[in-house]
Amino acid sequence: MFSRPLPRLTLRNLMLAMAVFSVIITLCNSFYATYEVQRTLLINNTLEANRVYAAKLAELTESFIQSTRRQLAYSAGLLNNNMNNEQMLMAEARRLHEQSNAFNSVVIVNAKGIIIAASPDTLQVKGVQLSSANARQSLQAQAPLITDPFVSPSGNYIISLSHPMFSDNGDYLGYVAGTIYLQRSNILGEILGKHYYQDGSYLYVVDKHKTLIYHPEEQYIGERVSNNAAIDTVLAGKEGVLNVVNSHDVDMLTGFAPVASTHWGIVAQRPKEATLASINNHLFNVFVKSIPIALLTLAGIWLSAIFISRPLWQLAKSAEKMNKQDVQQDISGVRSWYFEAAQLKSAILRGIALFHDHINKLHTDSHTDAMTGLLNRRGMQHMLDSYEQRQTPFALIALDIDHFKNVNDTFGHDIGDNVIKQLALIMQEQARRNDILCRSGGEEFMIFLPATDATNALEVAERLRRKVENTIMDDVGSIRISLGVSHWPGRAMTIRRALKQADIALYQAKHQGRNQSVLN
Ligand SMILES: Nc1nc2c(ncn2[C@@H]2O[C@H](COP(=O)(O)OP(=O)(O)OP(=O)(O)O)[C@@H](O)[C@H]2O)c(=O)[nH]1
Repeated sequence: MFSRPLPRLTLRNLMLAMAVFSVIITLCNSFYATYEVQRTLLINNTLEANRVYAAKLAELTESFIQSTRRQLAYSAGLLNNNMNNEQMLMAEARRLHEQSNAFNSVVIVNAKGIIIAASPDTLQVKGVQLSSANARQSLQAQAPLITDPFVSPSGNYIISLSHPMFSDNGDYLGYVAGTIYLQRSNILGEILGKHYYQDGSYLYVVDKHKTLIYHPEEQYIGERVSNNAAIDTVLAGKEGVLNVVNSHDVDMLTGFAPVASTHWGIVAQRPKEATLASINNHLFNVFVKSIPIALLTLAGIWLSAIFISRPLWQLAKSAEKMNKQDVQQDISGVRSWYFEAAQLKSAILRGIALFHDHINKLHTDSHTDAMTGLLNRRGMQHMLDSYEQRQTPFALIALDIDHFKNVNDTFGHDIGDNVIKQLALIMQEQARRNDILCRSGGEEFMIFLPATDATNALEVAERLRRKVENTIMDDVGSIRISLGVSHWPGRAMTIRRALKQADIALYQAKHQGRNQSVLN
């Protein structure tokens, strides 16, 4: 089974991956921070709005209570001396009931607890004796009172706002009371009932015993609410805000305020979930709006990654073909526009220069004769290959020191070496710029003369021979040489053959008495 090789990590991809990672983390972080800030802000704003709203409604309720108290006190004052005037009692009850929509009904009760007048007439409770303890709260109080909720003789669940009546000599005569039917449409509903939205926010009122006396859902009216910190706080007379879980286990953002004169608490609340729902939309909008900038940022990062990594990428690619001839040119062309790349580039260029120097030196060493500095046989062969390739015609001279054995035998091998070196120097002095000089063996040499014909080569050979003959060398005095000359015209002949002919000519020179040049 073949497994595909993993894509190679490059600086550009690493930079890209890092940048994309950073962008994603930054985006997530800013989304999260935005969400948290918005959430806290929204919760605090909602709590505060509910508190202000509850406080405003508590103020309205308070002023309604004060106003009704004054009305009841006024009526009580009127009726004090007219308790037997049935017509007036009825007229006053009707006036109180109808002059405003404050009360669902009005009753006037005498000191024995018998209803002596009532409005509306449809109530038909006149003459009814109040018997239950709850119904007799006002009788017992004999003072201005707002009762706890109770079931009236007409069967309504009510609270009653009453004011006592006293005769001039202070005898208790009964009371006049306005009622609010808690489970029917009433003045509380008018004052408070607008605050009910489809998102689940609503407002309710509890009396001092934690009994619900107003709630937008009628079935809860009359229920006692327990374990509710908001209600505990508001009934302690404090205004404020709280995060409360309601009886349906719904998290509510609650603001509350007390109605001081009645010891009621008004609570306005909104489900937390409904409040926070808008954030999700908001965040989605933020997300959508941030996409173009995020894409632009990514594109910018991508281009920057390419731009930054390009010099290093090019240097790395060039380094792969370090042994190629044009690598130096390639690397010199790399635009290393920042410090690290520039340093790397110059280090690689220095390395390549050293490398090539080293190679060149090795190449020269392997082609050069250490003693004379002329080409050795390998160098000579290399040069001949090149001539053959380019088909450059040349003349060649093979030369050999005459009786060199005698030099060695007479003066020793070291002095013999010196003679070889001195001969090489003379050859170099005599040679033209394009001539190639080789030490082809112990005391044998070759001279290659490009673009030179055989006759000219013979002249060169003779000139050299005479020069050597006339030169006094250290220790040994003058020496003599024999030379064989031939010519390679190009394609018509092999170079091997030209070499052979030079050898033959040299042999002839030796044979004919040495110290001479022979052309073959
Ligand atoms: N000192 C020294 N001697 C060398 C070197 N290479 C070869 N020789 C000697 O050169 C001599 C060549 O001798 P031969 O080939 O007999 O030729 P010759 O004595 O020069 O006589 P002819 O060439 O016939 O004139 C030998 O004694 C070699 O030992 C070298 O590098 N240094």
